[in-house]
Amino acid sequence: MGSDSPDPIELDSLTKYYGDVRGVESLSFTVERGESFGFLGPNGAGKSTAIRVLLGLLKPTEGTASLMGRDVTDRNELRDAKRHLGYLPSDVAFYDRVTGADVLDHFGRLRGDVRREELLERFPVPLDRNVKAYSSGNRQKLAIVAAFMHEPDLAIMDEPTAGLDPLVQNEFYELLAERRDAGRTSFFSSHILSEVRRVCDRVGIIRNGRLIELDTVENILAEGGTIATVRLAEEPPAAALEFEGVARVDRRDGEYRLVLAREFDALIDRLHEYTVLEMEVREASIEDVFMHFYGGGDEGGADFEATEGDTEP
Ligand SMILES: Nc1ncnc2c1ncn2[C@@H]1O[C@H](COP(=O)(O)OP(=O)(O)OP(=O)(O)O)[C@@H](O)[C@H]1O
Repeated sequence: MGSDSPDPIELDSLTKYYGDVRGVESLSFTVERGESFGFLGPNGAGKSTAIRVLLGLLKPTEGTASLMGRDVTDRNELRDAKRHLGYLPSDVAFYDRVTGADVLDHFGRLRGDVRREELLERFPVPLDRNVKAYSSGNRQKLAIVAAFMHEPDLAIMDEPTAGLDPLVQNEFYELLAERRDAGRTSFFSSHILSEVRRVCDRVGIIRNGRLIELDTVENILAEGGTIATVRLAEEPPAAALEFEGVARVDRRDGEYRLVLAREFDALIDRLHEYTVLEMEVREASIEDVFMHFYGGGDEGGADFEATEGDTEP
């Protein structure tokens, strides 16, 4: 693509208030072409608000939002942008009195459907049945086919895998991987850390309506350091284990949990003073690292959904 092609998503000082209630505040970031971008944050952080502004469903209080260079507050520009957009909402709702085939015909007429048959094979649904009779998983699969069958340059997804069974989830990750290989852009909100690690190149973390981190998953994990858990015969005060290279010490149930910079020689030296009963050293997991951004907010604690994969080093 030429360097003059506009960024798929650009938010500039975007602010949205619902009356006195803050949705998002001074949100600025750009999603680049070909990126898989994860939009993370605790409940109520403002993710859906930002997504709804991007889709033209809410008007910004201040600032601007654009999709592929088109201003989303301009009706004509928004219509133009939407031809290249696939949207997957978190709560999929269709008009009740139509069949799955009707839904796909409708979107196919609007935007095209080059991948319809192939996607239906991968995400099969009872096409002839009324969508009212669909299970929530089938509704979600139909929404996936509808969102991706025109091979959109940009996909915006609000917690796309919530409610999908593991096999369908895997197929969906495959689809996202294909998009990435083809240089297409994906933007999605998520609470599932294994998914973020597997799928995202870069993440933006928002808390209380503001962006608090924007980096590659790789960099964020690299800065997470090493976690050492030690059980000692003695019980020194936690402060005794605070030395250079230790970012943090927590003491719980007779164990000390230390967040260290990569090197842990200093820890080994220090532990010579004690009797070590047990010790485990591992790379920080994505959960260890991301919880740091979530903790201590005035809107409650962590709400990430942990899966088995998240706890691996
Ligand atoms: N229609 C509305 N009217 C008033 N306040 C709203 C409305 N929609 C959202 N809010 C408020 O805006 C803030 C951001 O909410 P938003 O739904 O964007 O968060 P979120 O990050 O998507 O949360 P979740 O992870 O729970 O979906 C919250 O304080 C919420 O209560």
